[in-house]
Amino acid sequence: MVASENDSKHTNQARRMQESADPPFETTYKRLLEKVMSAPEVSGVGECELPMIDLNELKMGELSKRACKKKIALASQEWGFFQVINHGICGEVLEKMREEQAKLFAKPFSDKAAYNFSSGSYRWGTPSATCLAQLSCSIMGQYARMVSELSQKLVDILASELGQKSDFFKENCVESTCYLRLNRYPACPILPQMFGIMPHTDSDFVTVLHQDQIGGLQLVKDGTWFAVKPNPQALVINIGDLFQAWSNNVYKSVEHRVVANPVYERFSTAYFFCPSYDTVIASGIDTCVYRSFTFGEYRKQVQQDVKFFGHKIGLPRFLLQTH
Ligand SMILES: O=C(O)CCC(=O)C(=O)O
Ligand SMILES: [Fe+2]
Repeated sequence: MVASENDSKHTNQARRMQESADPPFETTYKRLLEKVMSAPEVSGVGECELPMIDLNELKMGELSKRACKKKIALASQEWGFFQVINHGICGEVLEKMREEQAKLFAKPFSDKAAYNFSSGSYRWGTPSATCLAQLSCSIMGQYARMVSELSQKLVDILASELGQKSDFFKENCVESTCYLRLNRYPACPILPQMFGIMPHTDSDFVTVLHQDQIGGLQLVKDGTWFAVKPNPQALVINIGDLFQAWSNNVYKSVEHRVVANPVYERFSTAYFFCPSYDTVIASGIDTCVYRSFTFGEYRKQVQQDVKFFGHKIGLPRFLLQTH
């Protein structure tokens, strides 16, 4: 009796160990994938290197400091994206975080699915990537605090380059609206060049992304898609919709997407720096492009549009009508 109980315990354990960590992508999406998820243009895109900003320059003399701030502002206008090195988050923290992330995602699918679905702490599939967030994991918390500070610093710089005050963000940015998303893009051998994340813009102020060496992030520059050359030592910063509206279109919230690798899985973490929901997004500039709105209103509109149209409409919804 005892032996057979033990046997079945071991069989169950063995079964669970064999169980895939992957959600049932292939069975759920196969037909859909063949139809819509692979765009012919994605395979032929050229590679680009994002503007590189060395944040050590901010600690140097006045001239270097000013030049560095200008570079940040220019990249935000021309690319909507840049990468930073000497960002103050040491390689060890980044490595440890990635290890934890890999461990979390390596758990069997049924374990991950048992995380509370309704709170959105684990999701898989498209258009949003596989994601685990709000996990009380100390290294993740440590990383989130550091990138939050970094985001604040960059927002301050970008606001002051516009001649605007950024105290606004300090008062309004609350931890609960900012979030860290952990992404895993499984290798996708069924279809080459399949989207891991569909083209989108981020609905926040700024996003701080850390990616591994696999690559797959692509962005639009001057109307053309480019693949971003990965640099695991750097953090990728991109301007979100709220900052574009607040800056009256000076800083660009640029469309980007992720293409899955046919052979290797890829990991990234995205930190979304957001103000509180009641923060009014209004540019201080005279001829405003957008009507003012709260972050809460924006979020609700995005959710509604996704529900009704299947995709986000975003900032165009808030354009002031011109005749
Ligand atoms: O994984 C990436 O490189 C990008 C992720 C992203 O765009 C997002 O999570 O919004
Ligand atoms: Fe994004």
